[in-house]
Amino acid sequence: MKEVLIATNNKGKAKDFEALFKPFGVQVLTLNDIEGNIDVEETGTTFEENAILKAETVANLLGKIVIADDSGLEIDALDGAPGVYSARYAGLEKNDDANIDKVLGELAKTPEEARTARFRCVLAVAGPGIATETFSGSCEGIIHSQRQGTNGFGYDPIFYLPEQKRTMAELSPEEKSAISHRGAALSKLKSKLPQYMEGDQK
Ligand SMILES: O=c1[nH]c(=O)c2ncn([C@@H]3O[C@H](COP(=O)(O)OP(=O)(O)OP(=O)(O)O)[C@@H](O)[C@H]3O)c2[nH]1
Ligand SMILES: [Mg+2]
Repeated sequence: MKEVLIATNNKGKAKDFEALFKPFGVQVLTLNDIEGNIDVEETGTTFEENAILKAETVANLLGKIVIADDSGLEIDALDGAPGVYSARYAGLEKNDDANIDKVLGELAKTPEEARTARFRCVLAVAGPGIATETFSGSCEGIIHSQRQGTNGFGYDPIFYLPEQKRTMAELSPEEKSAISHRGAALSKLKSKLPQYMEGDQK
C-alpha cells in the first residue's frame, strides 16, 4: 500500500488526514508512528512560514518527502486571533478545552452576527528531489456560544456552520473532509500526490 508521512504530532489532525486519504487508498503515517520525539518549534508568524519550517525540518531529519500542516482559527472580533497561536492560545500545554473556554470568555459580549470566523490550513510539502510547495484552504463559520458535538478536535465543538446548521464537531469525518480547510488545501495538492508518495518512485 502507498503511504504518506504527515509531519504532525496532533492526533486530531492525524484522524482528519486518515479520512481525507481513505478514498485514495493511501495509508497515513504521522510523527506518532515513528521512532524518536520530533517536535519542531514554530517560530514563524504566518501559517505558510510554520508549515514550511515543519516540513523542511522533518524532511531533512528523515531524508524523505513529508507533508506538514499549519492551521488555526481566525476570529474577526478578535482581530484574527488566535491565528497561528491557536494550539497554544491558553498555554503551552495545548489544551483544547482551555482554548475553547478562553475564546468563549473573550466573545461573551459579542453578538452572534459579529462572531464570524474561519479555519485556515496551509500544507507544505518538502523533501529530497523536490522544491518545497504550499497549498492553502479555508472554511468559514460562526463561533457558537456553547459546545455542541464530540467529533473532530480543537475548536470544532464551537465552530458553527450556518449551511450545515451544525458545528464541525457534529459532522462525520467524511462530512468534515468535504468542507474543511484541510480538505480544501489537500484537494489542491491532490494532482501532485503520486510523485510525493513513498513507494511511487520507480
Ligand atoms: O477545531 C479545529 N478543527 C480543525 O480542523 C483545526 N485545525 C487546526 N485547528 C486549531 O489550530 C491548531 C493547529 O496548530 P498547529 O498547526 O501548530 O498544530 P499542532 O501544534 O496542534 O500540531 P503540529 O502539526 O504542529 O504537530 C490546532 O491545535 C487547533 O487548535 C483546528 N481546530
Ligand atoms: Mg504546532
